[in-house]
Amino acid sequence: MEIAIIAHDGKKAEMVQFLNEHKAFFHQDHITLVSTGTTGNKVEAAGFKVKKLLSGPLGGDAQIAGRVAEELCEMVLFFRDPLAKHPHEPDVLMLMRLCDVHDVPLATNPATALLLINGLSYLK
Ligand SMILES: O=C(CO)COP(=O)(O)O
Repeated sequence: MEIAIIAHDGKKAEMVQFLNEHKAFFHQDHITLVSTGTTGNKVEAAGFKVKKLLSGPLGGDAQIAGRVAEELCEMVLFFRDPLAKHPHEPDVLMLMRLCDVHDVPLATNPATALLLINGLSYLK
């Protein structure tokens, strides 16, 4: 199962903390992580294997949106910073819209992400 990991700059530390707190889940063989560029660098530095795409402002969100549309990516964890402005906001909206179009679970904060990964563990 491919899970996209994305975090705005103000939320990258929270994302790494979330991954570390749930290592047992994210290190499972059937879980593949894909990420926007800068988030991916942090995730990799924390010891996770991740496929890194472009940085968000350079098209990384759009690439992940494409993977959602092609049904390659089955879950998106996107910790957004609601207090900052982002030049690539249209790409962010496109990604969230395509999650809704394709009924792909999308968590935009750690509390929801926790419910999603617990839900998956429960379904297994
Ligand atoms: O901007 C982002 C999400 O919109 C994240 O991109 P980076 O991981 O490259 O910082």
